[in-house]
Amino acid sequence: MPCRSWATPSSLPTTPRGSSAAHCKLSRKSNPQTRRGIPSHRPSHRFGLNRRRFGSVPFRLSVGLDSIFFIPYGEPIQAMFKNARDLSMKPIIVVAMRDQFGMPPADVAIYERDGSGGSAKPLDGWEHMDPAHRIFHSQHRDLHAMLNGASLEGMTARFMANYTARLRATAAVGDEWTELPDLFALLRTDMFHAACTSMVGERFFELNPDFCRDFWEFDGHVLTYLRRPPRWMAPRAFAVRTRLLESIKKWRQYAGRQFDAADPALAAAEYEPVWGARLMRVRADVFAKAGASPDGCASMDLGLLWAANANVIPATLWTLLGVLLSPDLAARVRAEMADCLDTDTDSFRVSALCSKPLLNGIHLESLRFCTAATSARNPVIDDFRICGWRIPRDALMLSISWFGAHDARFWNTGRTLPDGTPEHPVDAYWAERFLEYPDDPASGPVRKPAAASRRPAAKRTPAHDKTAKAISHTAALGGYFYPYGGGTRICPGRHLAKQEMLGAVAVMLREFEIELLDPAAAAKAGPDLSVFPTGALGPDRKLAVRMRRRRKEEAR
Ligand code: HEM
Repeated sequence: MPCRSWATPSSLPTTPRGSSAAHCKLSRKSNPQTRRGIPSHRPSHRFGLNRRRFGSVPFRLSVGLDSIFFIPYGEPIQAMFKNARDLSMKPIIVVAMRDQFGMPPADVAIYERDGSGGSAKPLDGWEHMDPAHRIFHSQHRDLHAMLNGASLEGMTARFMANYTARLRATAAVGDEWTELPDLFALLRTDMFHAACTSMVGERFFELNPDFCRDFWEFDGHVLTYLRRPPRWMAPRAFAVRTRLLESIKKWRQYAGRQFDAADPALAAAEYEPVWGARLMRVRADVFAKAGASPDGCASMDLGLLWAANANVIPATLWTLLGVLLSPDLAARVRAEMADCLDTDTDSFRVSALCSKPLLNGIHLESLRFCTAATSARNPVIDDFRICGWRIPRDALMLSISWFGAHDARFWNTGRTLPDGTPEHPVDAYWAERFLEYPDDPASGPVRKPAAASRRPAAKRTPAHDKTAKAISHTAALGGYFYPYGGGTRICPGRHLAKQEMLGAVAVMLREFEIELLDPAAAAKAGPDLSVFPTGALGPDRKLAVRMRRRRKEEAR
């Protein structure tokens, strides 16, 4: 893929497709009260993004009357993630709930009144808060518990079964080649239905058949909501959000009527078709005890459905595209997939897929390549310091994962070509970037000495891939790679995300033959920077394909 240069997003920051958000209108005004030794960069009306600006030193951005402290990658972001107890995500969650997910003021107040922190032990001075009102802690506890272990296994198994069933039933692709204008649209429909059904149950789409279409229209308006225009200036954006919230309310009312909470078998079930995953029932109970209204509960559920789908589906697109662009990679990926197929059940063992070196590597490279997620925190102590820099209490600290993930000084960029350019620049997708091969000292994600990059590239085979190791641990990449954020507030859905990404790619490649109609144009596709930095970014163009079903014997 060719080298891509920076676009210029019109404002910063926005929200990660997790929970955090910030409504910021960049302005030339600065607030002298917040000048405490942090260098200040005044943004111009459009925010020119380049690495020099996002160097290794924290700096302050003036945003209206407030300031944002930009925390760069490397040591500073690691320090931010380590100091969880002195930092809060409350202000940013309040903004996300209010501005993006349309939560009514009375429900936003439930978040605002909780200063007890996310940990089991309340922060000093908050020991006597009613546990039912500790909304941050309850959510954190339930998400981490129920997106792990047996609950996670169940969620992934349902996703795989739903996704496979949808692809097998789709009328869009038959036995003969069919041209489809947009591969991403296909993933956005089928993955979304499969993942949501596994989370909110089979009845959800029966009640709300247009939810998927509305969801992606809503996703396209995220930056609009965060700019907080009056409703009359963005009628379509607000109308679609209202439709989504009404759909969720309809489902919640239905589930409340249909579900027999007194039935012990149902209460213990990890999944049933009305509420879906137990996580949704547990959350409903927590919200009710905290005093949330039906409208407030709908906003919280919209937040979760958005976090659970808006990143993982674009990230999957890049994994699949990487495979489709390279016949050699496709053959090696299929070799790994073949090892993970359980012939008795005719389904993939997702845990096996997730432990294969090459599959692991392409999942990591997809996240590196496309993710511009923000991690935001506010100090809850007076004298918070990061690498010697002092950040005032309650000030917004913000970091964007893209910059470290695209620092050419850090990442391995492969061989140096005769014209002096790197073979695999950081703004191109390189399936092997994260892989360390024991017989190749030039391999591995981190930049190698110049001599190593002059060695000829080795031709990889499935046998080589078996010996490789995908490197993503903090000791190697710490501070340069944090698509899921970090510390105790790291994305609770990261395991599910990886399983869905690799599971979806495996099922797609098994069920269908897929060919890009214009591989040269597809190779030029890059992340859509017009929505920077809202998380994992989808492609900046449509990717037309032709597809047909694999014959049974080929699928194996
Ligand atoms: C490629 C996929 C994904 C990416 C890149 C991603 C990224 C993130 C990031 C950066 C954060 C903020 C972490 C921080 O501030 O340090 C976050 C939070 C969150 N993510 Fe994900 N995420 C992904 C998939 C998922 C999935 C599948 C779920 C499923 C439920 C999920 C649920 C959440 C939730 C609920 C939060 C908020 C947690 C809190 O408030 O503490 N995410 N995610």
